Amino acid sequence: MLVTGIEILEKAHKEGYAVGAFNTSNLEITQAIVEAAEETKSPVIIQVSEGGLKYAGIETISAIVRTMAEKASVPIALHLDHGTDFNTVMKCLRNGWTSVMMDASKLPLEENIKVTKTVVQIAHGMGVSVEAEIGKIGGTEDNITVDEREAAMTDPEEALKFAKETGVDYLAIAIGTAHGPYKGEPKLDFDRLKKIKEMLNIPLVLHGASGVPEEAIKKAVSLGINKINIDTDIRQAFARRLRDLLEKDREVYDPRKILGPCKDAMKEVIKQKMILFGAAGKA
Ligand SMILES: O=C(COP(=O)(O)O)N(O)CCCCO
Ligand code: NA
Ligand SMILES: [Zn+2]
Repeated sequence: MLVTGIEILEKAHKEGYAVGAFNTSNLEITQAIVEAAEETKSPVIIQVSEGGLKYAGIETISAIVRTMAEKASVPIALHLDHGTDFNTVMKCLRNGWTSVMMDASKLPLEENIKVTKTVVQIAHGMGVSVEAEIGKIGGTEDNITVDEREAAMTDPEEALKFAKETGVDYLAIAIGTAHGPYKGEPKLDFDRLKKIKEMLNIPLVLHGASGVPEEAIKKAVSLGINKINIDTDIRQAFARRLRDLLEKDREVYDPRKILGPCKDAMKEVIKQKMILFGAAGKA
């Protein structure tokens, strides 16, 4: 069934597990996520980035996700990932999103607070929950130095002020992860996470979780992470299976015979994440 993000994350926060938030931009990725959730009986957040909206079309990807979510036997939220443009957030609200991220993390704190507070008021008026970001979760391609990454990490005092003044439902924090594949191993600042959770006591979000070792994921969940964003690992599972399939079969030409197995490969990766995060069986 289609539900709001906070309905899924409030329970995860109370019971101490995390829910996967997986990016989609087409039919097959959406199928992989929904089938993985059904087979592991996990609640799940299906999210679309601004790039995904452009690729699929906002009405089209909304129709695909909402139709499959409404038919599913597990709770599913439709979430806007990294909504940096206010009008895009508004368009998603109009197109049936049940959770939105207003990502104004690149703005100075006061401006981030101002725009996030406005989005919270509008979204809550429509029964939709809101994620925001404090601190900077860059991409691994950003060639920033280690102490610059340190400086970009979320300050607990700022996070508390931000959560209180905006009324945001869940908060993405920067504790050492980055979008995209890692070159080395990411070092997560668990003390910082623990402090933020104790001070804010709301669901927290980990971005850039592809490529983070399983032990680090488990520790982050034990310390209060409740939404975990995964995109790169799914993309890589798709590409691996596609290359392997086409190398082995030079004759195949039916998209269903090519995309179907790729969907299954993505589904297996997603199922493992749901089990690792502790969401399996929680639906
Ligand atoms: O935090 C994440 C997931 O990051 P990743 O899967 O790259 O570790 N996302 O918000 C997904 C979109 C970012 C580009 O992949
Ligand atoms: Na990553
Ligand atoms: Zn992200």
